[in-house]
Amino acid sequence: MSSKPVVFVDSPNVRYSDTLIEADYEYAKTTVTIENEKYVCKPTTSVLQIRTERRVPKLGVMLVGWGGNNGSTVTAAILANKHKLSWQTKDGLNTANWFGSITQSSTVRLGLDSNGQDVYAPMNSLVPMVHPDDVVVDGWDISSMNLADAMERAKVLDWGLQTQLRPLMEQMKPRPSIYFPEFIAANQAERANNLIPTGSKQEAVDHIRRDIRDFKQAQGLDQVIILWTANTERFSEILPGLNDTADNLLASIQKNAAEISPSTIFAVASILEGCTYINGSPQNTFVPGCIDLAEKKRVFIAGDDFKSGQTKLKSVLVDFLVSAGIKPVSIVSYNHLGNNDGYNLSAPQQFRSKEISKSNVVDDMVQSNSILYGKDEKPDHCVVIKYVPYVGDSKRALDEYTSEIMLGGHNTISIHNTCEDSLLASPLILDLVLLAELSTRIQFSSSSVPEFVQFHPILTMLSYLCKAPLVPTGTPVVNALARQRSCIENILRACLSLPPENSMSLEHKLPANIFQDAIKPLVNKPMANGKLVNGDRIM
Ligand SMILES: NC(=O)c1ccc[n+]([C@@H]2O[C@H](COP(=O)([O-])OP(=O)(O)OC[C@H]3O[C@@H](n4cnc5c(N)ncnc54)[C@H](O)[C@@H]3O)[C@@H](O)[C@H]2O)c1
Ligand SMILES: O=P([O-])([O-])O[C@@H]1[C@@H](O)[C@H](O)[C@@H](O)[C@H](O)[C@@H]1O
Repeated sequence: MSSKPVVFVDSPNVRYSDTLIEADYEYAKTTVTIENEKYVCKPTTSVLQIRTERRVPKLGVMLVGWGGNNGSTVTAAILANKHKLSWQTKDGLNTANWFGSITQSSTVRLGLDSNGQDVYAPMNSLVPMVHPDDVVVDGWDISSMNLADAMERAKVLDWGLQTQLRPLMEQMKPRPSIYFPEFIAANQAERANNLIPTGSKQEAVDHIRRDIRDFKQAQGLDQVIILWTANTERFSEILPGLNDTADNLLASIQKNAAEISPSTIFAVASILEGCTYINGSPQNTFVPGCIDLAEKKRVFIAGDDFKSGQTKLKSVLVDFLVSAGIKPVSIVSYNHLGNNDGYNLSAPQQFRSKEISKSNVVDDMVQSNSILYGKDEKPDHCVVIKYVPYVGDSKRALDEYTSEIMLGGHNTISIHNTCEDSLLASPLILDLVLLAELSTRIQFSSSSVPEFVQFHPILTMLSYLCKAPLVPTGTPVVNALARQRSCIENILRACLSLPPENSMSLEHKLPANIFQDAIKPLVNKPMANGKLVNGDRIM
């Protein structure tokens, strides 16, 4: 366990015990109705009790596609950081780090110091989180290659690092997996030499469930999270009676229905084992029956498709342009890459899955501004991905954003973006796992719901890490990156009864004595079980 400083909140609204952090929290929202050309706003405040378990579990993660570029790279990253490895390169000495991980390498503004200056703390210092060094990794792959050889095959990491990691990784061997050729590109057949014994889809579910139990028992784990970082599958058809409900999906698996994909098999097995399942690829693993099963079993699911590079930037740029009153009218996103992901995506059906997830990311931002866009009006949006073997994992992305500006003007932004795709995705895998685990330790109650409840099984807090966020039916999809990050940050703050970040900084805009009555904690408004208790402090 590291000895880094942690955040402590000195307030009657936060209570620390050996096992819990208990926070009394005022959640403010505004309900809006549009009446006769008026936006009628009704602000309300709900008093919630939020409790966070302080003890972090011994956590295991099982990666589907463990032997891939992302799987081998995130495993290497965990080991390189755990062993504090350094290696020489032509540019000097490199030391392991978690750059690109918001939990490990980003900070949260807490407030002001006595000089009125902003104070920031590491995101992972607000509430207890599992330390990356302590995460135990296992997984499956249709390729039998051990993790050291897989790391070498991936050609992502410097050789000086790989040589140090090889002894730590060569004994790691992916468990045999499920392979239904019709769901991924035919060109993947050449690496499919590590398959569970052919049998029914029900036997596949049972086999995966045994693997999960075996890993958990063998490693003495408290919790296991399963994450798909295997190849992109084609979309599954959604058919009434096949996969539209949990019962129909389970029955279809028992009938060995052809349209049930490997990824949905893994998701069903995970849910039946009570394990959080995260989808890092764009296919529709979470068919309605799978979502229904997760909701009925109260098991967390999240996805889809890591938001790592070109799309992550898009969810910032379009947000900036639209919120600045500038109208993007044409967005063209081209990229080429030469890794196995790109090889798989060179097949039309697999590319189509990715094209969908990369294209829908602007919808919420466009729909937020009816001044710029008429009903159903959208910018032209084109996504191109090409496979060029020589460049390997070093994805080259070229984007062009053309926008209308005032009085018939135009603004065109062109961007060239090169990166090792797996070095962008691997920190996201860590964050998805750590934030999903944290979500299992947070509960909420109120005067109207006195028994504590967890988040909805669909973990929309993880949207920041996904290109196509999975959300509960009827709830809005948020893609704007700033809003997504603010969601994570403010939920962490709420666990400590800290108000949401509002960026108003009125302290720097108004005379200091105007805040005089707020210098003391709100002792006259402590809350317990959703009730305001006048006068007495809550101990
Ligand atoms: N920046 C990124 O790398 C990024 C961003 C977003 C999404 N993704 C998605 O993440 C996934 C992995 O990316 P990658 O670069 O590691 O790809 P990769 O091809 O290197 O790794 C995928 C691995 O999955 C294995 N596999 C395929 N089908 C399997 C199955 N049924 N069971 C178990 N293993 C199986 C393959 O053998 C391979 O080792 C892809 O779907 C990709 O689209 C990657
Ligand atoms: O995250 P992002 O950079 O927008 O999207 C990426 C694509 O550009 C890339 O072609 C694909 O191979 C990766 O899986 C990833 O999806």
